[in-house]
Amino acid sequence: MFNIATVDYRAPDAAQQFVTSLRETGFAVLRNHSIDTALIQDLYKVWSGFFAWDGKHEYTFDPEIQDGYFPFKSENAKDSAVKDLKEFYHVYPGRRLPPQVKDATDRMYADLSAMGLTLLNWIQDNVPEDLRNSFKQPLPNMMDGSTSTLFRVLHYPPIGEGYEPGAVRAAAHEDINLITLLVTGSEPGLQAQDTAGNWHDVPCDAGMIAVNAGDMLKLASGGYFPATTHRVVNPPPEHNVSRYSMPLFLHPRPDAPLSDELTAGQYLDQRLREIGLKK
Ligand SMILES: O=C(O)CCC(=O)C(=O)O
Ligand SMILES: [Fe+2]
Repeated sequence: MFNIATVDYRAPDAAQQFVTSLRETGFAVLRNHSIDTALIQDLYKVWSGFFAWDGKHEYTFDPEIQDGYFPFKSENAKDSAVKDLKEFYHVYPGRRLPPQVKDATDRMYADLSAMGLTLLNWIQDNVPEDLRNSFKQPLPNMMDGSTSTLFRVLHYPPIGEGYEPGAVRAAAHEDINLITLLVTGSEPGLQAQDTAGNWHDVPCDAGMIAVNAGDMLKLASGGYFPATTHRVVNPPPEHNVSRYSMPLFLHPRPDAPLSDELTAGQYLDQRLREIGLKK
């Protein structure tokens, strides 16, 4: 059975429910959480303005640092030949941000990062003891002093004329990082794949936060947590509208040890090459 739990963040057993769902499906959805819903609305507003603005091209990404604006069709999933139907902006601490989005975005970065740290503590405290002892470092400590956490603001435009056959908003992929906190999309479309290959809609009521485990958590936990494959499907023709979403990818310090062989930094480099974002 593949059941992505929707967990009340303030319930007494929230941590256990969350960790069970993450273990069984790679996903869990949180409601009644600590992120201000007015701030979420504000972010959608300022960022939809950004993507509609010609000045966005002045913020085109720096290939070394990977911050800034990635125009439509920059990224493909690891094994996908066609580019995804999305444009997005990568936010890192202390790096470029357009003035009209800066205050709200900085606040969201801080609030989501703090919530992410709480969730890593939940995971750390609710796994079997032998697994906990096998972590090369406690999961929350891997984040100490990290400036690698990435906040991505995504815009999926309406599907246009003559797009490449097979192209989708986001092709099936796994996330690279420890865990992802996704402020649910402005429209449905996110789906997760079970081990039999079936796709399931991820609950996406407005204001909820979907969390999923990435490859780094899978590696650090020796496969206890799956890095579940997910995708974003195209809208039905009768509802062909823009979709926005805002994932925060929690990344450890580059020197944090994930396994005996690999640090977080080494692992990330390897993966960015595979998705065409790094040469
Ligand atoms: O837009 C979404 O709902 C998911 C985006 C996603 O999976 C990603 O950017 O890694
Ligand atoms: Fe993803």
